[in-house]
Amino acid sequence: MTDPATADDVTTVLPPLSRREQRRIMKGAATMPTGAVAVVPAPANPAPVSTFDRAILPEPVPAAPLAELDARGISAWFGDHQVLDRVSLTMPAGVITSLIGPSGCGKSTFLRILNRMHELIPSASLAGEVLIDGVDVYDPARKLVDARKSIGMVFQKPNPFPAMSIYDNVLAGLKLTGTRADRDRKDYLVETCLTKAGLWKEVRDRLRAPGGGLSGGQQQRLCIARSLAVTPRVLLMDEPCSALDPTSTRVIEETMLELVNDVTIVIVTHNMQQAQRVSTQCAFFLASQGQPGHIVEHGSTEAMFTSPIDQRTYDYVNGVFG
Ligand SMILES: Nc1ncnc2c1ncn2[C@@H]1O[C@H](COP(=O)(O)OP(=O)(O)OP(=O)(O)O)[C@@H](O)[C@H]1O
Repeated sequence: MTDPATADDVTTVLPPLSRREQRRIMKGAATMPTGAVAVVPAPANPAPVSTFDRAILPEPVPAAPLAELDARGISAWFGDHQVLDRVSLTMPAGVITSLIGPSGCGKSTFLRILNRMHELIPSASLAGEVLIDGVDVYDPARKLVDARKSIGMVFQKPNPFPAMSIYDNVLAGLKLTGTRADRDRKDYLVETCLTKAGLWKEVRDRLRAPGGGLSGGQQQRLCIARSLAVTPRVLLMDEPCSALDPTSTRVIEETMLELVNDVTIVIVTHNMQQAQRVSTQCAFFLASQGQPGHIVEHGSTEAMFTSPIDQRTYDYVNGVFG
């Protein structure tokens, strides 16, 4: 599942931007720094024109409050093979946290534990706690579907339902979570979620076309829209751009930087430039010599890339090993 950045990846020529710079550029209030490839559109965003014929707009769905995710002492096993050892990490509300580290150190396993997908694997077990705003995600009294609803996930390979329409793909999560909505509400959700995922303008005239007919990058944004339809408080993204070209990657990154105002994001990435561009905080995972994975170091992305405390972090972020 590795996806190292390549020399011809246009994104590699971009210098890291501070979050304030990123936001200002996204809003068109600043320009890209010298030497950067300006791919962020600057014009003001006009309100999307709806293709739906409706006289009365439904009340906007209130955004779920931003949530902090807190993993405490997470250990994980597949059978008797331990793959994580007492990993603790706080993922603050409203920021993007990147999980970085070499292949096989347990990043994806950690991510799947955060929204209870690990337990779907028959041989899998775990120890520790995951709290969303202090509430235990693994509380036996809590329904599994509630955990998945509040902590959504986007996978490495875009996985829309290929024969299902774009419209129905966005709403697929509603059925799974037993959420009811009338026609106006559905229309509104489809438009809002596709807009947030940066896809509305490209698909608004073909909402009844199958999701499988979109490009890879569009499919990934459709999957993001599908995740957003159930108003998650946290969005987990497991190498969401590794199957995409640089342009689509950039669009997804822009989407993430917009979304983080509404939802806490945790991303697994092998692309160090991507981690620098999008995340505020980074955690470096490592599994040395057959040992289970653990966090060597975590902190602000800037500090992790410019002045890491641990030599292994320095070596990894500088490409000395991977
Ligand atoms: N379904 C599974 N059954 C058994 N072992 C598994 C399973 N999934 C992962 N593992 C093992 O768990 C360890 C951690 O894998 P994981 O995919 O979490 O690492 P990763 O850091 O995300 O790797 P990559 O960056 O390559 O995706 C590896 O040794 C892997 O072989």
